[in-house]
Amino acid sequence: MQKYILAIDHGTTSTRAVLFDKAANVVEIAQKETTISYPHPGWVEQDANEIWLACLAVMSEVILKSKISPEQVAAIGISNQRETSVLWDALTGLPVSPAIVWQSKQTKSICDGWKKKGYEDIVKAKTGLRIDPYFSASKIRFIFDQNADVYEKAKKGEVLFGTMDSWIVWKLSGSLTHITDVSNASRTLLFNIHTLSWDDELLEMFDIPKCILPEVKPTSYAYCKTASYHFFGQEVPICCVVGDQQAALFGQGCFGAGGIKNTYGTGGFMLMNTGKRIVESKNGLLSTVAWQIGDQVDYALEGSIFVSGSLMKWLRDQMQLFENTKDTQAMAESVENTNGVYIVPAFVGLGAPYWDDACQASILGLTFGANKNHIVRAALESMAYQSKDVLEAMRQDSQIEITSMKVDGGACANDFLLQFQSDLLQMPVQRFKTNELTALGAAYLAGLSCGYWTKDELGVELSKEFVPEKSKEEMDSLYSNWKKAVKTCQSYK
Ligand SMILES: Nc1ncnc2c1ncn2[C@@H]1O[C@H](COP(=O)(O)OP(=O)(O)O)[C@@H](O)[C@H]1O
Ligand SMILES: O=P(O)(O)OC[C@H](O)CO
Repeated sequence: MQKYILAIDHGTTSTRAVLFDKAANVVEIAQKETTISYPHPGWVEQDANEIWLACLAVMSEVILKSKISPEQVAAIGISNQRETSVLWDALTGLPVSPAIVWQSKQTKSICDGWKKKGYEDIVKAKTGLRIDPYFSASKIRFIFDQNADVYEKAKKGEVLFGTMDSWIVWKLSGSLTHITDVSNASRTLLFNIHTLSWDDELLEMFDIPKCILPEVKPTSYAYCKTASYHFFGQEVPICCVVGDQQAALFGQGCFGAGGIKNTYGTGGFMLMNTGKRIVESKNGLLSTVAWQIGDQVDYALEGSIFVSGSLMKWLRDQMQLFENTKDTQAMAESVENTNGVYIVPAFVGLGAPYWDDACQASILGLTFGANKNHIVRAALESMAYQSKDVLEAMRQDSQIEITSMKVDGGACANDFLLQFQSDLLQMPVQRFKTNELTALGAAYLAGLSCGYWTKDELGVELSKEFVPEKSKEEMDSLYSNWKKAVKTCQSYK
């Protein structure tokens, strides 16, 4: 009987189920967008129940469309948007509030308070992160501050916390298994990346009860089985849980120190594998856990960009500049340049390398000559400029020469973006045959755990290389205007 690995790739914008065969071909895929709410300026929320139902829906669709029998699924691997936090009632399984999304700035004042108390150095030393609303800790604190009853219940272990991986596994397992993996735990601001355990001192500082936290396991690991009623009567082993950016790093084959990838999804994320070494950034990057396989832990340096593809979603849904995001390539290519327009997409402040949570998004350089094609082009270019900002920091922190960039994520379908990125970085930008690298990473990590694949069987093929076509001088001049645009936005507060 031919066996398959099923990956659930739960991203911020959409959830996909992808069925892979032994040759790592995508046999079937199903996708569902998730609602994102913006109830107040800077707030970003989702409904954890909707996310769970989306997982069930895409899993079922893939099994039905592929016509395989459920028992042919050797294992499930789960990758997920990181940091997004939910608390739920342990008895009823109902979320106690909306899930607070990683992009949300609603916990800024809590973070400001922690900074004032002088917590920053200790947090950085233990977690590799910084005090910022991006990470889970202040989101948990926010929910407690809003609801004293939830906090009281949490202290008695009657409320559980999870990032989306924990939530999905808890639901899939029939409310039996409350776990996370090291890559997800390392994004909470509560996890010590040196000892690989929840940190009691941090928990005390943030006043978060330990009993709400999931058990932390390796990334590639036989966690539990699905409750049979969720999977066509079958108990399927869940053999990987991994943060989506770390999954993409693995899926791209960046197994050794120095391997680097760039993903353009809802946000933009450049990660470099630093092997067993935790590299401390001096240039606004994060140190994080890449994955744990058996006893071996790999770390990574990360540049997190808060808004990348979600700028295109905003232009589509709120500004209604186009109906289909696919059209943006032709729109951008229909004009020679942006006509002097720059967009700084600081909708939720700026992440790496600026970490400016008060900065607001702006469109600069408008004249009557500017039309919607210029705006769309400026939006795509902003995704590339932000990646260059991060790459420069990565170069300095890693002291590694970076000569090409492998890319993935939803916006990678856009040839204009990748050509512009190659021109800007003055290096080849390489796209893969499949764009499902995040799902593939989760599948590979699950397949390793259940013996479906061995490490030397893992690989992925490139399909297209974009090489620089514009001169360094021309691109440097555009980039220096971008830097001016960022400075202008940062000074407007
Ligand atoms: N052709 C395209 N050009 C530019 N952006 C795109 C294109 N297709 C999708 N996107 C953007 O990519 C994002 C989706 O990428 P994806 O990797 O699926 O995100 P996530 O994992 O966060 O759900 C959306 O924000 C969307 O606007
Ligand atoms: O939804 P994505 O793919 O942009 O990923 C979100 C990140 O995991 C947030 O840290």
